[in-house]
Amino acid sequence: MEPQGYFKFERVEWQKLSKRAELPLTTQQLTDIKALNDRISLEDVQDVYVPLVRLLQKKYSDFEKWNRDKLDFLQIPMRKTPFIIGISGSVAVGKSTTARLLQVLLSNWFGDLKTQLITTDGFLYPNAELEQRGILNRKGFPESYNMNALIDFLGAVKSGRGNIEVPKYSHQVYDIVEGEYDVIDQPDILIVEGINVLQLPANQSIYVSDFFDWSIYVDADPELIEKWFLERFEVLLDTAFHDPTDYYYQYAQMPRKEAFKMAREIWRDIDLKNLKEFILPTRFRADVILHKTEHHVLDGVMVRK
Ligand SMILES: Nc1ncnc2c1ncn2[C@@H]1O[C@H](COP(=O)(O)OP(=O)(O)OP(=O)(O)O)[C@@H](O)[C@H]1O
Ligand SMILES: CC(C)(CO)[C@@H](O)C(=O)NCCC(=O)O
Repeated sequence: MEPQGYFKFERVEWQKLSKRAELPLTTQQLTDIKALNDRISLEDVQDVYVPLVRLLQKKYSDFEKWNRDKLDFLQIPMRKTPFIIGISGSVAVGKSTTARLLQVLLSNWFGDLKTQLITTDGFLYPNAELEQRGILNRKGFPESYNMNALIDFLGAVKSGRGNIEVPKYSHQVYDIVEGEYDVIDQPDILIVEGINVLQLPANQSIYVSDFFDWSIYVDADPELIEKWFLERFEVLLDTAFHDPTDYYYQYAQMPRKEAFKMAREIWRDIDLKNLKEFILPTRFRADVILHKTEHHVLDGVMVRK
C-alpha cells in the first residue's frame, strides 16, 4: 500500500528536473564518483542525484535562514548548527554508496560547506557484549545497537561540540575495532547512514530521527537486495581469501556452493527478517524515497508533500 503523503515521480518525469537544477557535473566529481564505485551509473547521477541535491540545497538554505532568524530573535550569539541527513534502508541496498555519493556531490558543488559522514554500524555493541546479552545472532536488530550512545552523539553534534569520536565497525573484522574512531568535527552537513535511523526505539523519549533535518530511504525489491547481498558477499570472500584474520576467510576456504548456501541462510534468517520486521515499516517516515531496480538503476523518487 502506498501512502497519500508523497509526490510520486517515475524516473522519466524526475529526470526532466535535471535541466532545471542547473548544476553541471564537474570532471572532478566524475573522477571522484568513479573512484568511489566504478559501477555507479553516471546517467543516474545526472538524472536522479542532480535534482535531488538541488532540492536538498533549497532545504539547506531554508534551514540556515531559520537558524539565523531564530538566534537573532532569541538574542543568542550566532553559531553554526549542523544540518543532519539520515539515510535508511535494508542491509546491502546501497545506503553507504548513496551516502558517499551525496557527500562527493555536496563537497564539490558547495566547497565552502564541510560535509561529514557516519554509519550507525559504529554504535553496534561489540561482539563480546552481544554474546554476553545472548544476541550475537541478532546483529542489526534494534536491541543490538547502543541507541543511547547514538542519541547522545547526535545531541553533541547538534549542540556544536567539536572533535567527537565515533567508534568504528569493520565488516572484515565483523566487529567494532577497538581504539579506532572517526572524528566528527563541527561539519555544516552530517550524513548519518544506517538501517536503524528511522526507527522508534521502545524505551527512549527522543528518537534518532528527531535530529534529522532531512531523511532518505533507499528502497528496492527484497529479491534484488538479496542478489546485491550475495554479490557483495562474493567480493568479501575474494578479499578475504589470503587473510586468515578476515572474518570472511572461513567462508572463502569453503567450496563456493557451500559458502553461498550459508550466506543465503544469513540473508533469510537475519537481514531479510530484520528488513521485514523493523526496517521496511520505517520507510514512510522518510522525506524522500529513492527506488532502485535491476543493477541499482534508480527508477522512481517519492518526495513527502
Ligand atoms: N549505485 C550503485 N551502483 C552499483 N553498485 C552499487 C550501487 N550502490 C550499491 N552498490 C553495490 O551494492 C552492494 C551494497 O552496497 P552498500 O555496501 O552501499 O550497501 P549498504 O546498504 O550500505 O549495506 P550495509 O547496511 O550492509 O552496510 C555493494 O556491493 C555495492 O558496491
Ligand atoms: C552490520 C550490519 C548489521 C549493518 O550494516 C549488517 O551488515 C550485518 O552484519 N548483519 C548481520 C548479518 C550478516 O549480514 O552477516
